Amino acid sequence: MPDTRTVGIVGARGHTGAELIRLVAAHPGFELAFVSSRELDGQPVSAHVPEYPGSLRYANIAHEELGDFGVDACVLALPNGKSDACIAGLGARGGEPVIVDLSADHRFDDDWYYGLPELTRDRYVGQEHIANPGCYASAMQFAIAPVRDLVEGPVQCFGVSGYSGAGTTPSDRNDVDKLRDNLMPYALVDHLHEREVSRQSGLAVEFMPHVAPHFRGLTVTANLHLREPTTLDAVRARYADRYGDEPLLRVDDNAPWVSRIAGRHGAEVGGFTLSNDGRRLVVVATLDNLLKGAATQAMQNLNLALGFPETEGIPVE
Ligand SMILES: NC(=O)C1=CN([C@@H]2O[C@H](COP(=O)(O)OP(=O)(O)OC[C@H]3O[C@@H](n4cnc5c(N)ncnc54)[C@H](OP(=O)(O)O)[C@@H]3O)[C@@H](O)[C@H]2O)C=CC1
Ligand SMILES: CC(=O)N[C@@H](CCC(=O)OP(=O)(O)O)C(=O)O
Repeated sequence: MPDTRTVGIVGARGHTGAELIRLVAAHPGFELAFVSSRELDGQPVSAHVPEYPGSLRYANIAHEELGDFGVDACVLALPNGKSDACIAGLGARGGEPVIVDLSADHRFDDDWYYGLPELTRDRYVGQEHIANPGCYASAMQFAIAPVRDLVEGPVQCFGVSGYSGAGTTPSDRNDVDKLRDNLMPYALVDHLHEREVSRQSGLAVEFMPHVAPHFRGLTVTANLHLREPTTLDAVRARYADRYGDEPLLRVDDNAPWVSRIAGRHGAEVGGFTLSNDGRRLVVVATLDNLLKGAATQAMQNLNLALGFPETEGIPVE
């Protein structure tokens, strides 16, 4: 096991930031070095994240001062468009920390490793800059990957997320009054995760997201047209082969339910349904957007980059 490594979190007030604090604090080989937030500057972390046992306080740290901490790794949990100033700051004193960016800023950047561990870990060759995938994008890729080579034509994905997916900046998509008894469609073409999955899978993906009144957890139903007829047994065998040894992925014949995934670290894939002609397959994938869709995935990526076993510090059920 490597020595203790120091980790900082930028954007620690947010939904994903809070999950990261819990995970980093509980990791046997990580020490939380700083947690930045403008709004919570000076407040004890334990007042907002009761599971955190230490005395660290949030700090409003200017991006250009991030390098002063000399951390081994830093997770950026900021809105899109903010990462470059942080990256410059982290490198300002000559340090080269591992950077895991939760935003979409570098998911299309070939100089960054795209860290969806179950599907891309064989491409990890020591990169220090890691783009964490989008939450829906992770679920869509888990649904598609085992049959990717059988798919013909565009893939349609219907997605429903809890409103924590929309972050803490007020909008219709996290307004509990507007969401009550409601299902809110948005970004029905050209969602960023549509482009992300299309790029990663090499398939045309048509994604239709919705936000629902629950807080956390998302579900994606993928409609896959196949080149040739197949059977349910063949489909089941592919998913079992691909994910059977993955501690954070569970395959089940029954369609997974979003209500059962909230607060859990893995993803579930199942509900395999085939048309009578054997050429249209429907697959459902669920995950907690704040965990496997963000913070848990970031922990897997940190473990990989810092030399720990990939699921170290992650409660695997
Ligand atoms: N929520 C989710 O399900 C998922 C989110 N992501 C991505 O992770 C990132 C964080 O998401 P989430 O935690 O939901 O977001 P939140 O809105 O909950 O939190 C955003 C954080 O960024 C800080 N922040 C906001 N604006 C700025 C700014 N202009 N400059 C510096 N800091 C700022 C806020 O703290 P303060 O204002 O106190 O400084 C806060 O800590 C985003 O890029 C998001 O797209 C990825 C996967 C899933
Ligand atoms: C419900 C909701 O609004 N969800 C967000 C997904 C959050 C996320 O993963 O977005 P990034 O790609 O920016 O990291 C959305 O659709 O934009």
